[in-house]
Amino acid sequence: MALVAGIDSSTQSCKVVIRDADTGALVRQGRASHPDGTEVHPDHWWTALQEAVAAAGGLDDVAAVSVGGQQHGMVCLDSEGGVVRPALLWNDTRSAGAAADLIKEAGDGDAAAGARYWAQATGTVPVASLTLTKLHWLAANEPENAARIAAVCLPHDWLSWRLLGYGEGSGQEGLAALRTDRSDASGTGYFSTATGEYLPEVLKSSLGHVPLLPKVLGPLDVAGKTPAGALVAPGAGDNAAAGLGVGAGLGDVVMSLGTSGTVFAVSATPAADASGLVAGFADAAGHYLPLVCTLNATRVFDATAALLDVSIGEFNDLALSAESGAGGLTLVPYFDGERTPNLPDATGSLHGITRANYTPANLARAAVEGVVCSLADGLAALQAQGVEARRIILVGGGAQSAAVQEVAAQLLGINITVPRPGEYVADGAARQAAGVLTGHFPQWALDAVDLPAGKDDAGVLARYRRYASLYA
Ligand SMILES: Nc1ncnc2c1ncn2[C@@H]1O[C@H](COP(=O)(O)OP(=O)(O)O)[C@@H](O)[C@H]1O
Ligand SMILES: O=C(CO)[C@@H](O)[C@H](O)COP(=O)(O)O
Repeated sequence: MALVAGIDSSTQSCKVVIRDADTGALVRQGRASHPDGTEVHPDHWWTALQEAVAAAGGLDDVAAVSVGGQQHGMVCLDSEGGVVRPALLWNDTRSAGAAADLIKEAGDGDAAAGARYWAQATGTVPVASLTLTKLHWLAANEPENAARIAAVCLPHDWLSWRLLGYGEGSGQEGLAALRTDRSDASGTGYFSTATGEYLPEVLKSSLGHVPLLPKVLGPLDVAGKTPAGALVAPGAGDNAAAGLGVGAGLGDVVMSLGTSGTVFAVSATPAADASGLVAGFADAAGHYLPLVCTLNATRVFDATAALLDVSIGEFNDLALSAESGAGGLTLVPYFDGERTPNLPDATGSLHGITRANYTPANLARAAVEGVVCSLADGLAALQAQGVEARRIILVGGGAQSAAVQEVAAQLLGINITVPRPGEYVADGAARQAAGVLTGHFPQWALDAVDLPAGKDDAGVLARYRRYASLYA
């Protein structure tokens, strides 16, 4: 029995699953937390990865390993392979101005023309989340750090590189061994999803020079071997890895509720949405992954549970105890600013308060409804790009909430599949590792519950859209 390991280095934590390469049976698992904040030194991810691996019983008996990671994080390396400065994460909004500047510059002052340029050139209109805008911000605000950058990579690229045995002091030879995959490269802002090529001229004009970039591997290429001899797979961005983990095929839409809320579909054609709502990413199996991402999902639940002084389980019970529509309360969940729609400086808001409806149960329900409504808007944006949603596969930490499941079934109007609670990003990485070992993606069974589509009798989505439109 060959074993493979899948790793999910996500915003809040690192999770490791070790599975049987043939059957997919879960053999061992472990996890460790990441520090909070939108700027994190990559060493913390490496420490957490080692802790999670140790909790999962180590990698000594593992034949192949793959890393899925939070997308877009800016990892800058100097000529010796040392980290230039802590990574700015996907949810750090300080580069919102840089994103707006890049759009205007590309359109010679005309933002709509600039948005069309970026959508065509890369598949995605720049927002603060993209690596490119972070580099542009760095060039303007920390020119000494920008000048020291010899290579730029993403969180999953850097962790794979550490697993290959490289790190600070590896020098040029080490930097040349950096590897990535299409799914994560397509979220940088300096890669064309449609052609599969980097766009060095874009980097040159944003950063001032063109650093070394990781070589982009195909879905089942080998990045190298760990010092202990395990194959290292290309890895993937966490959303693409989740797609692999649930076995999403053409026509499936995945909705993930973690720190970010995402809605994405496996598609045969690349997206190029000049409205900026849909990001035109690639998937990890050779297709495309049009995706909508919000900054506010489960942390809205965490913050509301903290306010109500209840556990997350009690929060869910409260939300389930309230009527659909939360007695008229509507929560627009832009607590951390928002990415989709692009409102980096927005704050959340609560509408429709009366003395009668202002109860903990209604507040919990409004938090769940607000987050699900924001993702329903994401689904509508995908559909506007021609995505046909036959069913929604619900994943991420928040998918374990019965309240989220109930509200999603009511508001989305599409049948929902909820896979058994699990770590689907890490599972997707494990499936890729098994694929690298055997030469093809294995078919692993997925245990799931199907929820029939319900009806939004209380008009929750229409009311949400009225209040959310006040931000326009
Ligand atoms: N039963 C639940 N109900 C609501 N939220 C939950 C539940 N279980 C976990 N979460 C939330 O899910 C988040 C972690 O999910 P995860 O997908 O691992 O996030 P990330 O990938 O962003 O690190 C936390 O914010 C946690 O509070
Ligand atoms: O920025 C995106 C997608 O474009 C996020 O989805 C990140 O990839 C972080 O994911 P989580 O840690 O929330 O799973």
